[in-house]
Order: sequence, then C-alpha cells, then structure tokens
Amino acid sequence: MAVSIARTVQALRAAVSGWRAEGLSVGLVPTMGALHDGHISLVRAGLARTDRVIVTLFVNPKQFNSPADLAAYPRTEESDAAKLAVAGAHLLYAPDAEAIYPQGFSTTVSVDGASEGMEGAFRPGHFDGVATVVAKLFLQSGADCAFFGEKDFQQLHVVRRMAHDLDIAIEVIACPTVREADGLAMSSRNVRLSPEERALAPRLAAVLFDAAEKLAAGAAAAPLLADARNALGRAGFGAVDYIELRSQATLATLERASEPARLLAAVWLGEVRLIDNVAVAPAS
Ligand SMILES: Nc1ncnc2c1ncn2[C@@H]1O[C@H](COP(=O)(O)OP(=O)(O)OP(=O)(O)O)[C@@H](O)[C@H]1O
Ligand SMILES: CC(C)(CO)[C@@H](O)C(=O)[O-]
Ligand code: BAL
Repeated sequence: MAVSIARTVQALRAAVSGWRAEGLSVGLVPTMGALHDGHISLVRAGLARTDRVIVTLFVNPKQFNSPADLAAYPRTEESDAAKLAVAGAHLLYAPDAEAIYPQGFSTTVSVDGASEGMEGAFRPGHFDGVATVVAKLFLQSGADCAFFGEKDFQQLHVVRRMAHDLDIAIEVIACPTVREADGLAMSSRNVRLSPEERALAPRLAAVLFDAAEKLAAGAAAAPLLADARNALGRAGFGAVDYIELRSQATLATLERASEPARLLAAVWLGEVRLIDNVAVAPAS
C-alpha cells in the first residue's frame, strides 16, 4: 500500500487532527529524502514509540552553502515513498518551498552555542537553516516526538536547544548511527562517491573508532587527533575540516575523555564531504 503524501501544511494538519480525534500519538522524522536504512531506522524508532509516523522530505535550500551542493543533492521522492510504504510510515509530508517559505517569509531561528564550531564553522548559516526549518516542521505537525540520527550529532544539540528555548512541546529522540557493513556511516551524499572513493570511505570510521579506544584508555586528545588527521591524509582523503573531541552532554571541547565524549570529524573525499562521529567512554 502506498504511503499517503501531503504537500501543504493544511493537508498535514488535517491528517494530524484526524489522528488526534482518535487519541493517537504522532511521531516525526525530518529528512531531506534520498532515503537509506539510516532514515528507515528512525521510522522504526517512531513506530515503536508512537501510533502514527510522519516522515518529512524537504531539501532545505537554507542549509546549503553552494547552489552546486543544493543542485547535486539526490532527489528520489518516488523511491523514497515506496520505501516508506514498506517501512510502515503513515504520511510523507513533502512540502514545496512555498509551504515552508511563503512569500514574505522573513524569520530566522538561530541557536547560539551549539551551532558554533565544527559544522557551524565550515557551513556558515547551516544551523540557522536547520533550526528554522525544524522549528516550522515541529509547529506545523504538532508531533509528540521527533527522531534524529546521532550521525548528525551537533545537529541534535541544536534542535534540542531550539525546541527547549521556544517551548515547543516535543521530545527529541536520538537514534544510533546506522553503518554499512564496512563501517561507513550511511548518508545520502555517499551515492556521489566514485567506486575508488567508496572503497576508501570506511577508513574514516576505522580511524575514529581506533582513536576513540585510545582516548577511552586515557590518551591526551591533541597528539592523537593530529595523528588521526595525518593518517587520513596518508590514506588518500582530502582536507580534514575538523576532528574534535567534545563533551557528549555539552559539546564543550575536551583535552581528554574526562567525561562521556564524542569524537567528531568532517573530511573531504573528492567532491563529497563525509561527516561521522563515535562515542568515547570516559577514561577510568
Ligand atoms: N546513518 C544514519 N544513521 C542514523 N540516522 C541517520 C543516518 N543518516 C542520516 N540520519 C538521520 O536522518 C535524518 C535526515 O538526515 P538527511 O536527510 O540529511 O540524511 P543524510 O543521510 O544525513 O544526508 P546528508 O548527506 O545530507 O547528510 C537526520 O536526523 C539524520 O541524522
Ligand atoms: C533535519 C533536517 C531534515 C532539516 O532539514 C536536515 O538537517 C537533515 O536531513 O538532517
Ligand atoms: N544531514 C544533515 C543535513 C545536511 O548535511 O545538510
């Protein structure tokens, strides 16, 4: 059975109000489409926790720094809808830009702190774009819970802070990163890797997991992360935008794993920018 598709906020709200009339809970999975098993894991998490699951598909122009990256972003709505039908999602909300940014739209939601550094340093305005569109999706849907991947760990912090500060009554639930069999974090951008680049790509996760193990054993971050950066360069990766050890709870920069931490990186491979992050247990 095909998944229902809503393209306007009115159609979205009509579906939700019908569910509310039946006393049903509603989950939301915001995406930019080009769905893979990482997205489907969020749908499954939603189905396990709520009665009705909405998946949103909106390639948000406000979070791309170049028209080329926006244009190159894969758009596969038909196959996305088929995957969602199989997964059991109840509604695909695929608004056009007018439904999200109508004529005269002039508001930006900006989250200080969590947006700064890492992705925020290399993608200026990206998290303003994320916070603005996610705030709208939260308010348009009125969902009880929203499901986000740990793959975009900094984004999780931004979205959680936004919902908290704007008093939006929604629970933001983090879901583990789904990886390919060789360890590469699933990402819509992976389809743009050449065969040679795809063969090399899992090395990023391997370097991160190796460094995480050493950090959990008490190693100082600075020399270890320098070694990791060099290892990626030697392996054939391009520019390493960042590789940083941060507090899992606050994103504060850490010099060693003195608390539950996250090792986060963004690295270029050809024309594709890979991001990944792994958990680091506190050094005993
Ligand atoms: N491998 C993954 N495991 C778990 N969640 C994921 C994974 N990849 C993406 N997600 C989550 O899916 C949601 C939608 O992300 P998005 O549509 O940008 O997909 P993406 O694969 O991250 O694409 P991109 O190439 O833009 O990073 C986000 O909450 C994101 O964290
Ligand atoms: C959350 C999101 C759908 C907002 O456009 C996007 O940043 C993404 O796909 O992670
Ligand atoms: N996966 C986060 C959305 C983005 O990179 O634009």
